[in-house]
Amino acid sequence: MSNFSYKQARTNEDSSSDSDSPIIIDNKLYADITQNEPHTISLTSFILGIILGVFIGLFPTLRFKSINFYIIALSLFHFLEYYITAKYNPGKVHSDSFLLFGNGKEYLGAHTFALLECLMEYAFWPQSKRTEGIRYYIVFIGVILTIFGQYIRTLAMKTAAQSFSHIIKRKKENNHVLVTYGLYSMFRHPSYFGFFWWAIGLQLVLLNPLSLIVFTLVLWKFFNQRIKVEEKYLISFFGNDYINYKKHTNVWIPFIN
Ligand SMILES: C[S@@+](CC[C@H](N)C(=O)[O-])C[C@H]1O[C@@H](n2cnc3c(N)ncnc32)[C@H](O)[C@@H]1O
Repeated sequence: MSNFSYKQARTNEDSSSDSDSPIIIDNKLYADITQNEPHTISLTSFILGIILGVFIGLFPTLRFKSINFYIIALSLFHFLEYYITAKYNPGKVHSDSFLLFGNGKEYLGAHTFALLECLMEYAFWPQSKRTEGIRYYIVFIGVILTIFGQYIRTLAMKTAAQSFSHIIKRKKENNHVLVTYGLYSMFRHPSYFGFFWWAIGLQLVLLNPLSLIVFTLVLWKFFNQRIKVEEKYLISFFGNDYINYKKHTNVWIPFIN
């Protein structure tokens, strides 16, 4: 006979995107199906898979391959946000874990702006998108930053596991532990570090001067503010342990201590 328990109480005031209603059967944690309706999850994954496949398929035919790389990186990123949460943090997985539409209009707007900038410059100033000379090295650095950023982001989510949540926790949960090991011993906010460099890498790949400046400024401001708020709560949860941890680690996003 299976041992079934359903923790219904929502434990944080703004948990609309973090399920926090895990189902435990035989001591194994399962995602809350009411927050992960199978038709939504399968359709979203199917569409992301199609986009990924089409742009991998178009790689040999398109002249300016940076667009392919951009779309492939985007679809992979959004798939991994859900997949890694579902695998390592099933108690918090939610259809919004794809970070697609719940991520705000600004996020979708920023990527649309970047793609439009790239296409306009390609149309009116094609030589600015030719991957020759210095531009070859810029694209190369962009590819490395994107892959590195994605790797760090994914590994951070796996390492923090149940302590990770897409929304900043304002109340401490029983299973929230202070993570100071693995990547977190080298970076204080590795998933933000990964995201920051991933997004900048993508603008370098597109050879987008305008979006590079906009993404850098907007993301820097966003993470600078978010880290301040997040750390205020982390100090209230873990006290001196967090203060000491903070003293010995860096964020590695320029000018954020
Ligand atoms: C989106 S996750 C980001 C985690 C971390 N800032 C990072 O960039 O890897 C936000 C949640 O992680 C939690 N968190 C951040 N750093 C943590 C740590 N070192 N140990 C445990 N929880 C942490 C916060 O309480 C917050 O609810």
